[in-house]
Amino acid sequence: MTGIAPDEHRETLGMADVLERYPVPGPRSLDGVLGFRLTEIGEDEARGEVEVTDRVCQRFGVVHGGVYAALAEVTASEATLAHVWPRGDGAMGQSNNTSFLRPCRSGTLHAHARARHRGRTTWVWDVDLLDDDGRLCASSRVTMAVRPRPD
Ligand SMILES: CC(C)(COP(=O)(O)OP(=O)(O)OC[C@H]1O[C@@H](n2cnc3c(N)ncnc32)[C@H](O)[C@@H]1OP(=O)(O)O)[C@@H](O)C(=O)NCCC(=O)NCCSC(=O)c1ccc(O)cc1
Repeated sequence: MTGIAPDEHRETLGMADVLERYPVPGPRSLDGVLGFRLTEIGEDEARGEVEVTDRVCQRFGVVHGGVYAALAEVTASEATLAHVWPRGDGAMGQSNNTSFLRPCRSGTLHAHARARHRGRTTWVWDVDLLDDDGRLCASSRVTMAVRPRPD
């Protein structure tokens, strides 16, 4: 790829840094374009956030439904990866069921992911999407497939 600074390939938006070089540099990925940041990856909890700007809203000025799903997806995915990668596994989202409960129009949208099941081949996360007042705007159930990484 041309015209990309080398360190751009390693900008990980707060995700665990596992590769020397990424096919899609963080800032150019969907997560980077939308402005997602991961702020905490713990044992069985993780947090992410995004500032609510026009970029993440639909035309009526509320956060687009796809943004809730995408923020939940990256938070659960990266939290799983951070734990399974060192043992030789990879993780891919298998399902993402997101309910939109209350519109969010401004401030920061916060994702709080809690692991409900950490199995050998599947991990299941519940992700709360909260506004700055702690109100639940959306709720996601994300299932991750955990498999050995191909060589
Ligand atoms: C669907 C709902 C109206 C159902 O509400 P209910 O489950 O019956 O709960 P309530 O009646 O207690 O309302 C909860 C809150 O919803 C909001 N609400 C409820 N009714 C309304 C109405 N009629 N208008 C506006 N906002 C409402 C409001 O913020 C309520 O909170 P309070 O004011 O504190 O009462 C509500 O859950 C909701 O507004 N959810 C969020 C919907 C949302 O943000 N969807 C994602 C964006 S839409 C989208 O992605 C898109 C649209 C168009 C495009 O071109 C592209 C993308």
